[in-house]
Amino acid sequence: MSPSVQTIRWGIISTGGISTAFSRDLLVNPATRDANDIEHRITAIGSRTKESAQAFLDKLNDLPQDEACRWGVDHGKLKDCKAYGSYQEVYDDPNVDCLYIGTPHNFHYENTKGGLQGGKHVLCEKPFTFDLKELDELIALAKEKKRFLMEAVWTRFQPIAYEVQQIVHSGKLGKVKRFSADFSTDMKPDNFPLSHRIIAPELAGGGILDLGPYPSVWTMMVLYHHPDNKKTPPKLLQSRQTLYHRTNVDEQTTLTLGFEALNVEADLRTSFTCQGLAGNCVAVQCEEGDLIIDFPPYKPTTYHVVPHADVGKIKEAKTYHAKTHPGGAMHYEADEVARCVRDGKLESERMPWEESRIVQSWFDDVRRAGNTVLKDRHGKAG
Ligand SMILES: NC(=O)C1=CN([C@@H]2O[C@H](COP(=O)(O)OP(=O)(O)OC[C@H]3O[C@@H](n4cnc5c(N)ncnc54)[C@H](OP(=O)(O)O)[C@@H]3O)[C@@H](O)[C@H]2O)C=CC1
Ligand SMILES: O=C1OC[C@@H](O)[C@H](O)[C@H]1O
Repeated sequence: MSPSVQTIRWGIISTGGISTAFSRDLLVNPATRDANDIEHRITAIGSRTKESAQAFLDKLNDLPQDEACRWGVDHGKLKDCKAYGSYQEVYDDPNVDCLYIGTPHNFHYENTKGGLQGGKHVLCEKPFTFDLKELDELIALAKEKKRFLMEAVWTRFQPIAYEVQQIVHSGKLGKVKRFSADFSTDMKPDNFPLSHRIIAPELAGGGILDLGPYPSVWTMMVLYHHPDNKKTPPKLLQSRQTLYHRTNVDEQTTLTLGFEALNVEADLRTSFTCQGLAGNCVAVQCEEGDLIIDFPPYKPTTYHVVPHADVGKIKEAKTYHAKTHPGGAMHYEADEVARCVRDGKLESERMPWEESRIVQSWFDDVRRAGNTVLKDRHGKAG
């Protein structure tokens, strides 16, 4: 290993679905995506029970030979990994540099706080926190402890995100006129137990917090970062939520944001009972043509540039398949963390705190304007 390679020793907090996906991606050979300056190791797994942590670790050690993530097992990236029956032991482990937090939404604040207080850098799953007050407290703590902190909005780091931004921001489709982004997926929640994190109010369930980060990330990348917008936060013009009949969290949410500098309105939608359109989860409608992204918004691979008839220089519709690399695409955000830590940064320029704050404030405002069971709930900050 060359001395210029940055090694990050990860502690994984919780053993659920996304912790599994993220851990597998840490074990993919970074060279397969030309990330030759990065090494990821997993040195600790924390769970509410030791059995679950050990089972998680055993499963990683047993990854099938034909999967890209097997590389890490065979190359010692899991060597000496500890399985702990608590999260605190991971916060305290001196062999951990950075935590990955994959717990339900309501725990993000306390897990991130615990990690920062233990001197760890933290990558926390979306939505960063339950409300802005929690987030602001965590940002202050990261500054005080001089530790890196980032919301794990993995879509931002995928090659397609840079490609789409480049096309729209280059102006080759003309001015943006209208924008919509949707993450709707029929989860058939009536089959869930009431304790399921998507529908349980006590776990800060509901569509806006779970699915909302994805229409939001495309809005931020395409419109907020548009050169003509000059990073002006949009105004929330309206929002509406409908209730999921069993638990009164939001089943469907729609919101409209006004980007005054662009003279563009953005419509954002989420639903966990209605399937989103396969061929259209993000539509950027411009003067001379549209850029349409296929479902799913969290990891799309295909987009289309469709010119309007007889205007502009682009004459033919074209479909693009974005570059992909072996693994599940969560490794891009992990590489960002490693590079930021190497460079002594506390926040990422690609996923800065201020942008998490802007999106979190939409979620707060939408919740307060709605009528879900979480309407008047506050987070745990203060
Ligand atoms: N980036 C992405 O694409 C995705 C992100 N997510 C995000 O990841 C987070 C977790 O989602 P997901 O992995 O699907 O959730 P899971 O329910 O699969 O896992 C959550 C884990 O959190 C731990 N946990 C701690 N306290 C509780 C509790 N009271 N009830 C349930 N679990 C608890 C458990 O681990 P243990 O028992 O080991 O302590 C559990 O396995 C959420 O923030 C979600 O928004 C989810 C899916 C995709
Ligand atoms: O982040 C996510 O992306 C995929 C969804 O199915 C999941 O509920 C959500 O948490």
